[in-house]
Amino acid sequence: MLQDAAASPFPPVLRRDLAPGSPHPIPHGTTAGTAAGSDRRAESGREGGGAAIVLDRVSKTFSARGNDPAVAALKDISLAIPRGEIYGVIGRSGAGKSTLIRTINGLERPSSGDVIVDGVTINRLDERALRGERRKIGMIFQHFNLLSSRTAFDNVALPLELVGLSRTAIREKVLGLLDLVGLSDKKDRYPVELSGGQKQRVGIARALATDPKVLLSDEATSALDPETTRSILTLLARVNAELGVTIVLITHEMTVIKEICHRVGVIEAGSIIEEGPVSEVFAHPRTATARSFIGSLPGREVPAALAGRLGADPATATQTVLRLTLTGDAASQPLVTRIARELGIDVALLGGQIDSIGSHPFALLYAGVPTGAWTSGAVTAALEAAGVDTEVIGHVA
Ligand SMILES: Nc1ncnc2c1ncn2[C@@H]1O[C@H](COP(=O)(O)OP(=O)(O)OP(=O)(O)O)[C@@H](O)[C@H]1O
Repeated sequence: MLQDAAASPFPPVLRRDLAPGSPHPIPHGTTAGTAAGSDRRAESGREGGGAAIVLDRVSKTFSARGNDPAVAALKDISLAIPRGEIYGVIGRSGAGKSTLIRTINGLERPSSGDVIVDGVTINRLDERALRGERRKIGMIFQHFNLLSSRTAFDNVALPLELVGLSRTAIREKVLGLLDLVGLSDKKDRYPVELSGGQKQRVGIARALATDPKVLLSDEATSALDPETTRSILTLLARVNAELGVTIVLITHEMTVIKEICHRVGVIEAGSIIEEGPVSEVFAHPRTATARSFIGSLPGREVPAALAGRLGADPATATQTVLRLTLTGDAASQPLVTRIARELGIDVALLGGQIDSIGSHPFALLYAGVPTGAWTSGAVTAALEAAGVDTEVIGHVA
């Protein structure tokens, strides 16, 4: 643990934020507003304003090569990621996630637009200045990218050797980082002797070595089993909460977003099609893509026994089956029974899950309502008035 300030691998500016149990610097659910980068910059008089990262109308087109046509990988993306948040970007394969994250650390230069990290317009720096700025931006990868010829200690030490730190300072810092990630006892092990989760811990320690303000995570848990994924996400949440490091992570797994992100952006064909606090996007997804990602979470799928009964002709069906999403207070109130009583109808509860996203209660229920009551519009009106997100998933005879 980082209790001894002298032994801390982090400089005072980061240690100031080390207050276990202290409230998150940006409360869960805070609305940052989507970009409008120039407005934010004008407001604060400093590029980037209160945001750690601003993407201001960023597009990236890869030019045509041989028979391959040009690819518009990012299209006019504007985003503002507040300091101290964990921001998830979710999208399917080829949607543009890697390109997006690579523009943030300057590995890709946008074709147009600006990328501002901690007040610095990354895409306007020359190579030398960019190398310096990159030290403030750590990155972890799906396949860890460790050097196989170096021990865990030496992998973490590498970025510090590159900046010319003394051997004593390197040792002190690396040991602190290995302690932070729970790998003190593995410091002399080579990557081949470590599990996937342990390798990712080394990757995280290495990414934190230069005291970055921002940590980018490129599918960092995609190669790990669910239990190890959870432990790595817990570590990232700690790095965020205790060190105040802003984290941007890209993933194709909604579980990752649900576990640790404050905000989420859904990317499709190079555009951010939906964006907001995770609890909001979960409660009221606006796009079919967001709905389908949420539907892919374990326990969210239609129960098998129910799925087998769906498909009756709506004209002759007796029950219409609804997927109800209740959040916040609605999730812990007897809303469904109240509506059933008020409308004088029987409601069959056919499956579901009660859960939470951060501190927000969240319930997903499969309910069968009499088809006659559904077609009359009374059920829709009552559910809408109660703020319940409702989707018809089929009919049963
Ligand atoms: N260097 C490049 N040259 C040409 N096209 C590229 C290049 N890098 C990415 N692309 C294209 O840009 C689009 C977005 O790719 P990107 O790797 O950002 O997607 P992704 O969402 O990260 O996908 P995945 O989850 O499969 O990694 C794809 O059509 C891809 O083929």
